[in-house]
Parts: sequence; structure tokens; C-alpha cells
Amino acid sequence: MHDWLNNLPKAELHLHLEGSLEPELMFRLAERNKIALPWNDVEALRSAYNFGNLQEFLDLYYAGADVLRTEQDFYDLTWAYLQKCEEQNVVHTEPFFDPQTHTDRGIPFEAALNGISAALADGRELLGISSGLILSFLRHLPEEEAFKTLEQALPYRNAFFAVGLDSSEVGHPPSKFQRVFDKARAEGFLTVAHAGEEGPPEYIWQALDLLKVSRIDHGVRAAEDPKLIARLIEEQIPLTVCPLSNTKLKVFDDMRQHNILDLLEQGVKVTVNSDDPAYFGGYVTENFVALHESLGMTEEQARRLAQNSLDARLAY
Ligand SMILES: Nc1ncnc2[nH]cnc12
Ligand SMILES: [Zn+2]
Repeated sequence: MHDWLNNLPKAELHLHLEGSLEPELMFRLAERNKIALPWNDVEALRSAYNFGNLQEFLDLYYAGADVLRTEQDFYDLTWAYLQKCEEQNVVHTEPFFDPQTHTDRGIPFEAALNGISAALADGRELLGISSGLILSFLRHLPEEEAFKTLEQALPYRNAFFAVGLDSSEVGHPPSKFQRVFDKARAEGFLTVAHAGEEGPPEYIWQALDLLKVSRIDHGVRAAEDPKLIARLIEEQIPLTVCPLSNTKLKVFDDMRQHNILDLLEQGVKVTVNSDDPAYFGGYVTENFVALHESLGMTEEQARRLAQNSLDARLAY
């Protein structure tokens, strides 16, 4: 079913590696690392995946990430995701990882980065999937912590091409991170940022004007500000939209209310992504299928969305 959507060659530009941790792998890693999980089994864990908002999800996402301890764990996580990419004709991916989620638990930065980088290299060589890694700062933590993370990453500058900004949005505007993004750009990195997921359109303006981002992650609340929409169209700034995520986190109550196709038809460069597929019910193909089934996305629209994702790549 829906092979035509699976078969479209596409890029994924908004994927948190920690959010691709499937319950089965979480249990396997917990066993390998001798960690007791607060759920009895995979079914009990899956049934906890009901979220009223972004924060409720993040609390579980950070708890789940605790099973990731060794370089091999990060390799296995990334490799499992890349195998999904191969299955779904994702020919290029630009995943995020959140170093602070791991270093704050005492996991060496190098364990996470080396495991991820080795899997991405194998993905290129063995699966033909090109990729570029984005180092994302946690916005609920102080700017000073983001500076420390950037300093820690600089010796490994060839392992990633951009910095990003994620975690709890409301109350943590992009302006809080202006100086660390200035430093990252001065060091030669591109920038992206989550903005306009739960936060207001003002945060999208800030991401563009203060953080000088090349793409906006989510950005669906731009629709509330006609001047902002005009700018996104004029400058063809890509939005990495995540439909299943937006409905699971109640940004939209129902997929039939999602605005991605309206934005597409207005001329905004929107793309389809999975965000945290293990938690939200599917990878990129499942997101395309949801748009077809709930919004009547046509084949022509699907092709344009897939082409947008290839056009919006930043890493080569
Ligand atoms: N959808 C999302 N928004 C903000 N931070 C995240 N971290 C992982 N998924 C996220
Ligand atoms: Zn995200």
C-alpha cells in the first residue's frame, strides 16, 4: 500500500537521532547496559506515548535516551535509522543530535559523536545514503552551556556542518542564543533552529534575523503572520515540517487541520519530515501517507514536497 509514496526519492531534514530510538532497541540497550526501565515491556512503554504538548513528550524522550551509554549504542541507534532510510528511499539525511542530553549524564561527548559518525560513514559507503550531522543546543539550558558544548565540539569540526536549537520552545526565544550562534557562524557552521512549533511567529523572525538560519525547523505558526509568510516565500526559506509530530503534540488537534498543503500552495518551501519517528508513529513515508489520507495530498503535491526536500539540503 502506498508504494508510490515510499518509492519517491526524498531527503529527511528534521530528524532527532534520539527520537528514532524504537522501544525494542530501548529495551535491548537497557539489558545490555544493565539499566532498569520503569516499564515492564515494549507494549507498556508504547502505551505511555500519549502527549498533551511538547514538554510531556520531551520528559519521556530524555528519560528514554538514558539507555544510550556507549559508542556502540550510538552506532546501533544511527544504523537502525539509516536502515529505515534505505527502506523508504530517503537518499539523503541531515539528522540532529543533542550532545547535552548525554554529556549532562556523564557520557563522553566523543562516545556519542564517534558512534554516530561511524554509522553515518557506513551509511554512505554501504547504503549510498549521503548525510550531514547537525549539533543541536538544548534551549531550556543557559546560553553558557551551549557555548561549552560548541567549544567541546570544535576539535571535531569535520563531523558536523551546522548547529541547531531544540527542546522546550516557549520562554526560550532564539534571542537567548544569538551570541553562541554568532560564534558558530564565525567558525564556519551553518545554522538552523526550531521555531514556530509551539512558539509565536516572533520566534521565527528572530531565528531569521538574529540566528541567520538557513532553514526553519517546524515553522507552522508562521501562518499567523502574513508578512512573515511573504518573506518566507520571497526568500524561499525552507520549513522542515513534521506532520505526525504536530498532531501527536497537539500543535494541530487533527491531521485534517494541518496547514502544510496550504503553505505549499501559497509557495512556501515546505518539506515533510518525521522529527521523532519512534515516538510519533512513523518515519517519512508514514508522514506522506498521513497527508494523502487525511488531507487528500495528490501525487503532484507529493512530488513537489519530495523535490523541496532535495532542494533544501545543506550538506554535501
Ligand atoms: N519536536 C521537537 N521540538 C523541540 N525539541 C525537540 N527535541 C526532539 N524533538 C523535538
Ligand atoms: Zn524537532
